[in-house]
Amino acid sequence: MTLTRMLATFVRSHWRPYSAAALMLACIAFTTTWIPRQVGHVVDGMVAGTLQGSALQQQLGWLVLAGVLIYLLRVGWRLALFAAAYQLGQQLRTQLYARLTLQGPAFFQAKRTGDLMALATNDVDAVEMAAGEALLAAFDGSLTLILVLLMMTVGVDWRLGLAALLPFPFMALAFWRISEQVHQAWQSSLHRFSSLNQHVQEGLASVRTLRALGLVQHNTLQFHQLAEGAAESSYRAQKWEAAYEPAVGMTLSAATVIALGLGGVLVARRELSIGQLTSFTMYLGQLIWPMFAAGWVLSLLERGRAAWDRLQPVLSAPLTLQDTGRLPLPARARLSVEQLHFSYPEAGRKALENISLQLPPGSTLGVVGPTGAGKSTLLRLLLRQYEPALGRILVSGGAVHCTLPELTLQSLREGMAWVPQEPFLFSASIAENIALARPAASRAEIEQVARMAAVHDDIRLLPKGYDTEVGERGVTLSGGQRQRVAIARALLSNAQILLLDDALSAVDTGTETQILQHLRALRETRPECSVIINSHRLSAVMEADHIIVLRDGRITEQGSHAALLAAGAWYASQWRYQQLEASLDADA
Ligand SMILES: Nc1ncnc2c1ncn2[C@@H]1O[C@H](COP(=O)(O)OP(=O)(O)OP(=O)(O)O)[C@@H](O)[C@H]1O
Repeated sequence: MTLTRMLATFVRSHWRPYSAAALMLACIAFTTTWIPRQVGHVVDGMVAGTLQGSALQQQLGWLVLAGVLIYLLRVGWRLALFAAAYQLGQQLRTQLYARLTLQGPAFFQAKRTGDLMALATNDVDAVEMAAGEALLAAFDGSLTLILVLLMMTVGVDWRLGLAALLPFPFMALAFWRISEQVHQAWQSSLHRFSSLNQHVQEGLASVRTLRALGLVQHNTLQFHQLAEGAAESSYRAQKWEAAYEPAVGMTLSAATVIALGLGGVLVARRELSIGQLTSFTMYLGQLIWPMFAAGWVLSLLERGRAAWDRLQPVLSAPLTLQDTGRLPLPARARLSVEQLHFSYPEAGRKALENISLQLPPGSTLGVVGPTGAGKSTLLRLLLRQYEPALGRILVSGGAVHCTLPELTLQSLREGMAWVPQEPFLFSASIAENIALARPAASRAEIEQVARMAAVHDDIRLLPKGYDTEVGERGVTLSGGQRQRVAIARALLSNAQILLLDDALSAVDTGTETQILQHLRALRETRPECSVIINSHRLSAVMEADHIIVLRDGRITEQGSHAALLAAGAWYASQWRYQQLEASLDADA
């Protein structure tokens, strides 16, 4: 969709402020053209001596009144258009944010966070300015006034009008040329501001790493270079705009010189009155404001167009995850994975190959394997963060027997609680962070799940206990504490499938044992609850009903702990190695 079409749609749905603005504009145009004509009559009347005393005062009074009216109309006109423009900006920002939240990880893989942040701020702001002030206010307004005023000059005397129009084609050419350059400059400026945003976002997130690597100065220098580039592009746009204003001045000066020269001849020949010549030059003079405005608009409009060109592909990008399913996740659901194959977009090799497995309700599945084997990828597919290229995931329970995409995303998200290796904590209290899974939960319920996740004692030692603020501004928790808070959050949810994605990697083996005991106890109170545990540490999965070993995206071994030890393959050797390591740690 082009910027113009998008604006037309917006104007149609917000016709009230635009109608008010159009009405005010018509009044401004009428009054603006009436004044010079009236001044001409007054001058002719005074020269001829026919307009004196109270009649003259009355005429001058009307002129003052018209001036005040124009002032008030201009204020009202701008306010009406600004109000509509802000609405458009707000609408676009919300639309963009809502669209982004519907996209899956495959979309974000191709987009940088800083770039998306720039789109939601800088670029939407540029479209808002173009739409509100530029396109509809100043552009329509100034173009209308320019046309009306030019017609009025021709109306006073056609010979004079046509002669004064001579310099205008040069002006139009300059306008055209400048608009192209301004567009390119804004395009580059918006792009460079995005890179700047990305740099700030990454730099602030990694400031400790940068310090540790001694790269802070280098990073600041890179920022300076990016900032310089962005400023240079904006300055280039301003330079071209600066070239426009003198062009307006020169055009109008040339038109006035022609008008006065030819007008003088016509007055001398008595073919034109002094009043008419006064009206004519006033019309020319009045052109200066709308013509300057057209220049400012040009820049805002080109900036808006450049921003829209960047926003449009993101707004219209197809959703990488379709929520077309209609079925709810059945109670006591069984998951069956059948011959699943998957490769990440743009990745050369397969991340998963020919995976088949079962997760009966109430069971625990352990997934182990070397780093990069595909353990997290398997969970991502179960969560429908990505769609498999081949194979399917079936869900059955009660009367429901369907594939994963046939479930509503809402019921899938509610039915599965995922704890990643590096969970995200929001800027809120610990209690609020845990309660995100079930906002109506009582403090006693929050504390109960915190105990199950073996984090209750840690929380109690914090300055304000459960009310301690964490996240960006608050207390920094250790990696293991964050993982346990996230496990507590998952346990509080009513999810029937828990997915622990290396979620115990940062806790010591003693705490791990405690949490696993609590998870086993949970199965007594919630027998339908199934758990998948991804782990490098085999001690985390040894009690699982079934264990699969993934290597290079394939299942190479599977069975119970005892069966896998007896098989004497990768699992058995890994177990011996980890046991030896644990005993050495204990000795130390
Ligand atoms: N978003 C992604 N885009 C492209 N490739 C990816 C992506 N995520 C993972 N991979 C690749 O897919 C393969 C499997 O990764 P995955 O994260 O599932 O392994 P893992 O067994 O969980 O590893 P680890 O134990 O180190 O967490 C790896 O080769 C990895 O590089």
